Amino acid sequence: MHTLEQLRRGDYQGATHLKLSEQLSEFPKEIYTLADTLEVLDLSDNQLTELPSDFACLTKLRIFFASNNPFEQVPEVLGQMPELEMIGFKSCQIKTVSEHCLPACTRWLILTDNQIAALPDAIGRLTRLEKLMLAGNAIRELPHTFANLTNLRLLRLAANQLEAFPEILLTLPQLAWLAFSGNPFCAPRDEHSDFTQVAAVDLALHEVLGQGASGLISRATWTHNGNGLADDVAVKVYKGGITSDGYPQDELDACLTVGAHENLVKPLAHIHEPDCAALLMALIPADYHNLGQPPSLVSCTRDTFTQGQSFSAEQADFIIAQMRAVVAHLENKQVSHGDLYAHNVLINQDSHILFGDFGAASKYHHLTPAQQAGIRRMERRALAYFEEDILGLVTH
Ligand SMILES: Nc1ncnc2c1ncn2[C@@H]1O[C@H](COP(=O)(O)OP(=O)(O)OP(=O)(O)O)[C@@H](O)[C@H]1O
Repeated sequence: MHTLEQLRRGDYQGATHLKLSEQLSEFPKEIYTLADTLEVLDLSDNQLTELPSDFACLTKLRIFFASNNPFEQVPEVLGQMPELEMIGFKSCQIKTVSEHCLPACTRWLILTDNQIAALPDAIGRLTRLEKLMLAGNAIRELPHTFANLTNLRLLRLAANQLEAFPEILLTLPQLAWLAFSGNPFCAPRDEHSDFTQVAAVDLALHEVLGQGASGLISRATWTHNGNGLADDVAVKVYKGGITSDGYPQDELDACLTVGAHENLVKPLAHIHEPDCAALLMALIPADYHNLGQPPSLVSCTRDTFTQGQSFSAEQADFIIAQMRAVVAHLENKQVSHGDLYAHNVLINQDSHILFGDFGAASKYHHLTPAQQAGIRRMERRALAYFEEDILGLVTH
């Protein structure tokens, strides 16, 4: 983290990255002293509502983050930025995205958790757009120009106000990761009353095992084990609110709809109480580790892998066969995962995999056969990317 005081003193001359968070309510023009070099500017967690009209003098800027600021519109001046390809306005108060505020080279756009009801037709000009994060808005329909987004690969539309499944998405040739739960056109959440339910008071929570965007996972034992479940279990207690993939309750619904499979963490029971929604799972043994790493700012929608990571051809085939089996299981349950990536896969010494993170999952049993087929095609594209990644790690 940098400070405005040091910026004023000239300490950052020649810097390519700058991150300031000091409750700023006005854009500090001292940033322009870095105009010759600045490529990444992070002004998240301030009190900004606008950018100055000469902001475009930051001609080298590639990445701009402004999350958690009370902006009510995406600043118009961004549309004039020649190099800007990644823009983030998560959890602001944006209502308006104007026709001219998005620069032509935008590749990655984050507008999660705002109040946007409509997107501009001009979004269709963004032919480089690859990743579009729109969960947690009030979007009622997509503009017809979406058909021009031929590079779009990852789209988050969960927790919006869409009245119908946007058929236009079925025409996008690259779209592989889609989340759309939590919209008016979606089927109501299932209560899963036939799946084992337990009471929160019957469990004692112990150490935290991990934290996902949607909830906290702890080890738990029983004060009263009425169902004869394992002594030690993992419990994911879901948060309220919204994640960049959608509502945590939709994740729980999807997990229980999908049920058990040998390449998924085994769901054991759920807690369904007014002030507690939680999933009880089998504990993941300690010898499992992540198969992939999330995309980088450069790779955008493709996973990254640790240096030196490799597999034999047999191991790769086994990994791929397991993932194909899980995808078939998901298709059978009419749930799309929406985030089929190696970074959501755990693997052990025997190359056994566990596929996780249902945050972007969407149920589609209520959609038309053509829509269902289109959604399956998308997930199969993600599977093809996954296979390409794994085969790329094979050493001969
Ligand atoms: N059943 C389990 N047994 C042991 N540890 C677990 C279990 N489930 C989750 N964890 C731990 O909690 C972490 C977070 O899990 P979770 O599935 O919520 O997050 P994620 O889906 O990986 O993250 P995000 O939703 O932010 O992408 C995991 O990386 C793992 O370390």
